[in-house]
Amino acid sequence: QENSFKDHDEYQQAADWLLAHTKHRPQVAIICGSGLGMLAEALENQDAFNYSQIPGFPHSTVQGHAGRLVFGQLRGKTCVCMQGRFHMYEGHSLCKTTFPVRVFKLLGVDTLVVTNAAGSLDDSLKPGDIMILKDHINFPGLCGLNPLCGPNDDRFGPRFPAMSGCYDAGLRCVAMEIGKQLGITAVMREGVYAMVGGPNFESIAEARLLHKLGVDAVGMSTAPEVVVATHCGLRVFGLSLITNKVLICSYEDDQSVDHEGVLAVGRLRAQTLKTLVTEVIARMDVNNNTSSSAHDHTEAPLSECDPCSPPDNHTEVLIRAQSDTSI
Ligand SMILES: O=P(O)(O)O[C@@H]1C[C@H](O)[C@@H](CO)O1
Ligand code: HPA
Repeated sequence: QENSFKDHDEYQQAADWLLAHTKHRPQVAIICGSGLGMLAEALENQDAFNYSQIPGFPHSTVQGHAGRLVFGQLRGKTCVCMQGRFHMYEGHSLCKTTFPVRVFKLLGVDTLVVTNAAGSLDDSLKPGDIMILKDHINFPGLCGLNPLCGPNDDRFGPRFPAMSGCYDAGLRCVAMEIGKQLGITAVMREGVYAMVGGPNFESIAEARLLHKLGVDAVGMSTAPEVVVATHCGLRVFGLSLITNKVLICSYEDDQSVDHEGVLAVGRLRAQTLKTLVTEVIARMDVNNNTSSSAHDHTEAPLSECDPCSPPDNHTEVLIRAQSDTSI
């Protein structure tokens, strides 16, 4: 893995370039997982840039990751959406895979929404289900492959940041409430995501190990982005689309997973995910982005989550119209 620590100027250059090329001043950033780039379609008044245009941005090399940064409005919030993320297995250093997160911080973003495709290790999570991240296990990080390795930049955050509570409890609660209102609780629950390095899918023995460790879903991304976001004081909301079951049973089973199948489940669940993410963002309390100083993210008490306003008619129509809850 190349060793390329970034200095503050490189993040600032990218942020300055973007601020000079769009009038949008985003409060919320969204990272789209494999096959989930359609989340950007919900943005209105879009300004879009190819990653190759933006100073310092790496290139997307994975199918299902378009490589575009899209700015726009979503239900009263200004958002910036990564249609395509960077993975460690593409050969990028972890500083590069997480480069956009610090750029978002410098743009004045307050909250990061991370999404991914993941394989399930728990029988109760089926392909097509949605898992709200309540925690993660950062396997590469446990072995020292951590984007925060190297000199610490105190302007972003402390040398030893806490990761307990890195998935905001208030937003998790809001998402589950919205799930209830949308009638999708049968396909939605909270769980623990584990990041492995990839790019191969898990061997049966690895799958058994992850299962024994209590991992609910496994993927090849997200944790480094969340570590960097938490380090610099961004509030985080994360969700996994379960795209396949990870085989933990028998060596005789001849089922296997492939990336095309992962992308196909994303297409099937596109509308549900768009609606869920839109409703969560619509309900977010974000700063008004008049400065890039850190927002005080005191957790919303759970009682504040209960009186959710019902989804608007538009949402209800979308949910009734879709037939994808059967996968
Ligand atoms: O970017 P995400 O984490 O959604 O992508 C997952 C993990 C691999 O990159 C790919 C495997 O199909 O999907
Ligand atoms: N394993 C790792 N990453 C994944 C999987 C999986 O089964 N499915 C989608 N991303």
